[in-house]
Amino acid sequence: MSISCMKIALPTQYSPCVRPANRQRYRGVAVASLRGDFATLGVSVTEGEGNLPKVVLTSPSGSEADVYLYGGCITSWRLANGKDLLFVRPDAVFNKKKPISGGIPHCFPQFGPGPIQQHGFARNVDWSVFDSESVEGNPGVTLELKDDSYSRSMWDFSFHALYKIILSERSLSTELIIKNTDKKPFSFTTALHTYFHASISGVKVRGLKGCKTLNKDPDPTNPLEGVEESDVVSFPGFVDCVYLDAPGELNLDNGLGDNILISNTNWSDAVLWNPHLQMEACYKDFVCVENAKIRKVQLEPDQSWTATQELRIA
Ligand SMILES: O=P(O)(O)OC[C@H]1O[C@H](O)[C@H](O)[C@@H](O)[C@@H]1O
Repeated sequence: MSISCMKIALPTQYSPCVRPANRQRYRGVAVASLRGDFATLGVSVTEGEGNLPKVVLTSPSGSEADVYLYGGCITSWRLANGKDLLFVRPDAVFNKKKPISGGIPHCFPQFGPGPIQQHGFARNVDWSVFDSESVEGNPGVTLELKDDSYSRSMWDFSFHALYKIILSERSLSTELIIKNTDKKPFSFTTALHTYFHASISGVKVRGLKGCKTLNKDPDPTNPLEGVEESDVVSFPGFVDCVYLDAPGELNLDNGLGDNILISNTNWSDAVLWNPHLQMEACYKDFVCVENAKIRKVQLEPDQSWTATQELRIA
């Protein structure tokens, strides 16, 4: 994925666009104060569910994406025909009492289980709008997350995360940069825990044959090692499996007539998850195909790690 940038400033309502010289932090603030002086075409901020601030990206073709500052979570990726390729679970809440259950939550600085809370804190804190831009005519927004007393209470490091999201007619691209702003090294694991809308009996994931697997079923804390032998992974029952050194491109047939190419750089691993009868009310309607970094990323002071993901409808 190549991301080249051209900034334009056109006035639209609710713009969150912030010029570097005038950068402000929009974190846990009322939507009214998000109606800034600057604008990027196709980027707006509105009130989402539970009155939480939500960035809406609208591409010239009419595709749309919703991004909650809470958790830096993309909850919706709608094609121009209105079809939403992401899924939010019916038990999701938008009250900051727990992470948003659906869309693309972050797992950082831990893909659980592990010593801190399952999947880390990045999915249950407010990110800020750092910047907005037009990228080859398509809308983009960058969110920011830094350590604070809450994060330090469980992970005592100074870090800076930037998460750029760009929407085009047929793709949704992200770039995550984690920088060590501490004086000491740290390590982390991470994932983009993407929930795709699906019809689970028809779901097929291609591209994983030959990968080393860590099967978290039955015991997530003690996964079983194996090798994926199938060209096509399907979901006849409960699935919770890590694939190490996964290829840079996977193909998801969501069982609803869509083929989605999931390509990445630097997300070396993948995770497939469907809870089957553990979530009887909704398991048939989604599948999680997650780009992940399961083995620790080690960063020295001032070093950073960058990974990109592109979801593209074939
Ligand atoms: O319920 P959550 O904390 O969101 O986690 C949901 C799931 O995330 C990943 O896919 C893990 O591999 C699973 O073990 C976990 O159950």
